[in-house]
Amino acid sequence: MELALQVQDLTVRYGGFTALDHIRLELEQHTTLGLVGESGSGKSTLARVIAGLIAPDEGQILLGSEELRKKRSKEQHKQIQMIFQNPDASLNPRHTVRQILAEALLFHRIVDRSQVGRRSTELLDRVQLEARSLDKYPHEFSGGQRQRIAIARALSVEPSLLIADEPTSALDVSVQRSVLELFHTLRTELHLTMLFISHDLGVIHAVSDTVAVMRQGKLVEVNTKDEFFIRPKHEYSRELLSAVPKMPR
Ligand SMILES: Nc1ncnc2c1ncn2[C@@H]1O[C@H](COP(=O)(O)OP(=O)(O)OP(=O)(O)O)[C@@H](O)[C@H]1O
Repeated sequence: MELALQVQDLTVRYGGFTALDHIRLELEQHTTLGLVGESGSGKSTLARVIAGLIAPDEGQILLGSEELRKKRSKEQHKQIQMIFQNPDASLNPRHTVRQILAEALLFHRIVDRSQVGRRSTELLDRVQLEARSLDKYPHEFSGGQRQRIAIARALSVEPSLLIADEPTSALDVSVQRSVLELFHTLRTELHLTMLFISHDLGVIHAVSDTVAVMRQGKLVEVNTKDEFFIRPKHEYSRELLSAVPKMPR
């Protein structure tokens, strides 16, 4: 199995506070790593450093065999796409869905201008939205639909790594499941490589191949999903699991 991502001794400090403490992590191609941990453990910070939104104080990030430095190329930015808890973070409210997708497709030269319409329709189909959504603005959609548009936008540039940071946490419970099911479908159909962050172990169970547990800026366990849920290695993982009344199957 080839490695899509390697994180080596990654450290981030906010002033005197160490938010990430020498994190080492590997992610195999075409697999999903579920990153779990209590609020404030450093999950979002790790996502942001990998995505290049903040620079690490120490350590290295390798995408495939390429080292990602502080200043990234346009191509490197394209390779790692992020989906946030709030889809509005990546959707320009003054642009229609057509414009949002076209901008990403053309900026990164994914297709010729003549192919933008066709590709945009395909992308909407991938996230189970109708083609007529193309001429609407983000505010005309529900939260779950807006998250689907954000997913379509992230997928449009064909990234080698997708980072989803609590992508269902801000959605109504009834909508969460359908967006999770979409992630599940996309994983299997597109063989995505994903870093999927959630504090919800049920969500992690639904989407992950491997599970990594963070606590106070440190990675305390990395395990296969099955092992993690049956025989967690770390005491803190056992505590997390015992706090969940009943695991969904
Ligand atoms: N810009 C910042 N300046 C100072 N401290 C920060 C900053 N961003 C995050 N922190 C602190 O770093 C720690 C890790 O935050 P982070 O958001 O990465 O955790 P998290 O595990 O994603 O939490 P949550 O699940 O609540 O989003 C927290 O203690 C947080 O208060």
